[in-house]
Amino acid sequence: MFGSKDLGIDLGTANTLVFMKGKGIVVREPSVVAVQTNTKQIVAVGNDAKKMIGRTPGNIVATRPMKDGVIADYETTATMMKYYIQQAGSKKGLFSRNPYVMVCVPSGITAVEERAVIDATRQAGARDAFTIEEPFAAAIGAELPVWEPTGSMVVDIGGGTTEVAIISLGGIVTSQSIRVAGDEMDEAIISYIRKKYNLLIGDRTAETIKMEIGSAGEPEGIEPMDIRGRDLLTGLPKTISITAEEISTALRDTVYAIVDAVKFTLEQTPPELAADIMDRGIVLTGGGALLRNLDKVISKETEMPVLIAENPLDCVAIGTGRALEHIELFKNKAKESR
Ligand SMILES: Nc1ncnc2c1ncn2[C@@H]1O[C@H](COP(=O)(O)OP(=O)(O)OP(=O)(O)O)[C@@H](O)[C@H]1O
Repeated sequence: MFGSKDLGIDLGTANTLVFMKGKGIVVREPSVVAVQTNTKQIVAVGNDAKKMIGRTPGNIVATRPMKDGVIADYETTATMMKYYIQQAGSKKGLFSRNPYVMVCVPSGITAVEERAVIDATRQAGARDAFTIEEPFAAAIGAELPVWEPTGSMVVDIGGGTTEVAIISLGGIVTSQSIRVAGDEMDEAIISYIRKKYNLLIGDRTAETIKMEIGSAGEPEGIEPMDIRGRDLLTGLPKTISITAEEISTALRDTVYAIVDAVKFTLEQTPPELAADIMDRGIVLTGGGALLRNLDKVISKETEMPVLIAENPLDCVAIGTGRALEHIELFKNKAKESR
């Protein structure tokens, strides 16, 4: 039934990745679409659209159709997925038939939100669509022994959501999904700089600051960074220098919201599985796992070993694609939601 052109899609708040069976990741683009407001025509998708954020004239808007891990704008999400499915098809030779598509969803998703993902995927051209919970996909992608009778713990920190899960024997034993992740870190930086310096910076600048000098806990040996924004008092552009210590202070609440979710999940974990996790360690995936020192802070607060997966940004997409090999486990769920 399932063929080599079937796809796994990590439909993320920040990035969309498409995995093709046997080929690996064939599309990796930001989840951004630029639309002409009067005609509703798509002007750009992905990287080209991301460059336009905060730089569009009045008649074009560059938006992210996903928010907090779920679909915020249905039509635009379907259009974006269609574009990426076609892109995957054209890169690897046109599909001889429409592909079956497995899409990841946050574990805390409502039935209505999940239904929207399945419908949008079908509308985007899938022959049929199936869903997999994001932390489970992340654990498969991080090569954790998810099918074995042993406990694995994964913390997937994306753009919109942080998913924490304990997995054993092919199922999620306990999990928590919080709508606090990379985007919230960017917002915390914007808010800190506005309050302290009366300087307004854009989303992309905030994300760059986070990646370049952002740190959980005490940063060491990181040079200050010059940043540009608009002075709220004079209305004019202004450059200031900001230190890593200041950004660490700005990120503190977000970091500790993630730490609390990890601690809460550990408290719900049956003792045998907790012992397995103690041996193997907690595995971090998602782009947020790359925040400097986050692994160290989680390890210190939980007194558990913490590891960052090899390619944290790719784990969910790889796991979503690999799950196609176990499609019989996901098939019924998709049928139920029809
Ligand atoms: N080096 C880095 N340091 C800190 N954050 C980073 C780094 N690289 C990427 N990120 C952040 O990771 C997030 C994107 O991660 P990812 O692609 O895993 O999320 P997503 O799958 O799109 O989101 P979600 O899983 O919430 O739907 C963004 O917020 C981005 O700013």
